[in-house]
This record gives sequence, C-alpha cells and structure tokens, in this order.
Amino acid sequence: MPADTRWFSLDDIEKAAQNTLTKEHADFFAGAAGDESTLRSNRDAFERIRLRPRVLRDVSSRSTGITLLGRHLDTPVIVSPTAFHRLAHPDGEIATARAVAAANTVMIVSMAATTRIEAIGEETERWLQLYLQPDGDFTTALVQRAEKAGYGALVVTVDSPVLGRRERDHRNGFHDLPAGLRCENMVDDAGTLRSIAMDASVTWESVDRLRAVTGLPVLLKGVLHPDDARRAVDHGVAGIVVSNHGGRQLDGTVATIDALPAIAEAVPDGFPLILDGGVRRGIDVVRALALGASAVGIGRPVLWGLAAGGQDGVSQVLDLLRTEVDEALALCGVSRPDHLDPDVIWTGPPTHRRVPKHPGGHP
Ligand SMILES: Cc1cc2nc3c(=O)[nH]c(=O)nc-3n(C[C@H](O)[C@H](O)[C@H](O)COP(=O)(O)O)c2cc1C
Ligand SMILES: O=C(O)C(=O)c1ccccc1
Repeated sequence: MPADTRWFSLDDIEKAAQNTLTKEHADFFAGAAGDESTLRSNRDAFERIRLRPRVLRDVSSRSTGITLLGRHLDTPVIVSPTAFHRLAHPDGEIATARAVAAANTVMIVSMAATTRIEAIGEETERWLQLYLQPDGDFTTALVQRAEKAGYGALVVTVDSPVLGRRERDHRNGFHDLPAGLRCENMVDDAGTLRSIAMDASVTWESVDRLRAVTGLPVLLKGVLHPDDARRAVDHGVAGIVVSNHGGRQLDGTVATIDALPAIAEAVPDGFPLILDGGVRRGIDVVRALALGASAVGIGRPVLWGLAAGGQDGVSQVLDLLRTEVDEALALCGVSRPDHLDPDVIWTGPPTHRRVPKHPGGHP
C-alpha cells in the first residue's frame, strides 16, 4: 500500500481492493445469488430509514462499547464469517484475527477458512461458523477442536440447505481455490480433504444434537422469520444472526434491517441479536441497534480491507466504522449504544428518494 494512501470510507477501501484482485475473485467476494436484488435491497433499506436526532443532551462523555454473550467489546461491529481469506491476502485469517484483536471485537471464523482454526488468533475472541455436515462425526470432531482451541461459541448457518446460485461465479468458471489454498479445516483424521456439504436434511433436531455434544453456546445464522426466532429461543439457542447471507443464498429475501423489528419483538428482551447485510456506515449501525440489534456483523468490507492492506486494511475498516459509530451517536444525542431505541427513527411519511451517487463518489 503506498504510504500516501488515505481511506476515508469503506467505499474507498472497496475501490482500493478492486485493484488488487482478479476479476473472478473480486466477483466471488462481491457477488450474490440470482438477480442480486437482495444484495441491493440490504443497502436501499438502510438508506430509506431516516434518523430523528435529539439535541442539547450533553454527549461529551461517550462509549461505543457493548456487552455480547458476556464479553465486553469496544465496538458494536463484529466480523461475520467469510470464506477464503487467503484469496484476499496471503496472511488471510491470521491477519484478520490480529486486526480483530486490536479492535477488541469478535471474529466469526468461517468453516471455509483457508487457515487451521488452531492457528487463528488465540488473542482474539473467536467463534466458529459451521455448516452441519451429513457426517455428524466429522462435525463433532471439528467442534471438539474448536473447544480445545478456546473458541467461545458456535454459529450454525441455517440459510443454506443448498448453495445459492451465484451467476458471476458460473460465468467466470470460478469453482475451485487456486493451487496452494484449501479449506484447511475440512481435512479429516485420515488426511483426506472433504468438500463442504450443504445438507438439505437439517432440522431443529440437528441443532438439538449439536447442542448435546458441546458446552459452547450455539447461535443460528440466517434467520429472517419471527416464528423461527421464537423456535430458536425454545431450542436453547444463545443468539441469532439476522442475515440473508449478504444476498448470496435466496435472492428476493427481505432486507435484514426490514426483517429485524419483528424478530426483536419475538425474542425476550436482551436476547443476543446480531444483524448483518449491507452495513457500511456508522449510521447503519445506529439504525440496526435502534431497531433491536445487540450488535452488527460485516462480511465483504473485511475482505476489501484484507485485499487492500492485509491486517492494517482490516484495522482501518474496523476503526473507520467505530469512529463513525461514535460520531453518529453524538449527533443523535446518545452517549452509548445501549441507550439507542426506536425513538431515534423517523416514523412519519417517507422523506427519502434515492439519489444516485455522483460518479466517482465526489460532488
Ligand atoms: C465472499 C463471502 C463468503 C462468505 N462465506 C460465508 C461462510 O463461509 N459462511 C457463512 O455463514 N456466511 C458466509 N458469508 C456471508 C457472511 O457471513 C455475511 O452474512 C454477509 O457477507 C453479510 O453481508 P455484507 O457482506 O453485506 O456485510 C459469506 C459472504 C461473502 C461475501
Ligand atoms: O457461504 C458463502 O457465501 C460462500 O461463499 C461459501 C464458500 C465456500 C464454502 C462455503 C460457503
């Protein structure tokens, strides 16, 4: 990275990342399923929600810290699980974990990581994302490794009975990792590399079976329906990630920020709810927390940070967002994330018409 490069927004970092990636890898990171309409609506829905700040409230003493699953974090932004970090940068998941440790937040490590889970940031609070495999013994063995390595929770992705059709990848013929990279945690005891199966037969009983073999808290990722959120609570789940997988699974799903209020209504007060999908600004974090999220996750911006600048790039992504959250809180007249509530959201008639950004992003 040239020393004079300065990034002022996640948008800048996305642009910088594009210059370091091949088209097929950039498309793999950026792309989504079908017409990519969910990918766009995650952003549009945030923009539609307008804020109604309060004034004259002495916000000179502020914090962006939160408590999530009993841990204090310095920022309400955590890292959602994304595959293949070494495709973005040679330091891969290890660089991400170091940046996450420096920001004192949580990294959800993907089952499709290109680094062994034991080698990823012992200094970091990390949770392991799982696709429940048809071979339950394989899943259990991986869970035991995560326990031994000090992972703090398991995050089961439940929006993927089959993989979404990402047409960019099909057009580009992107099906495999390049030579030298592989899903390191899919190597079994016999040394054989397995592929990650999307198991269409998983049910609530599969979640119960996982809970029975681990003492770790289990969260579900990919819930959009309030009845599923209620059911998750009934099944003893420790938290929910309200997610549409960044639009990469079922195209046409509701934007996550639009799905959130009904889910927040369905679960007990204080139940951990993490929202991801389209979070790009501090004001998006404020919108999500005001509407009932305990924290938010970011997916693609972490990959852009990695691609643009390795560990330092991911640090810049997390630092920019934390700074923006702090400023947005102040400007809303709120001194801490847990003081946000729906009162800060405009509920009158729509006031916003989406205006395309000026080409290049500058007026
Ligand atoms: C390149 C890429 C890989 C992903 N890999 C996984 C994965 O392995 N497991 C998973 O549960 N979600 C995965 N996701 C979804 C993210 O966890 C997250 O839900 C989504 O990216 C959030 O939206 P955002 O990218 O707009 O922030 C992936 C997303 C992207 C963009
Ligand atoms: O979940 C995803 O979106 C994803 O891209 C992925 C990639 C490889 C294995 C599993 C999931």
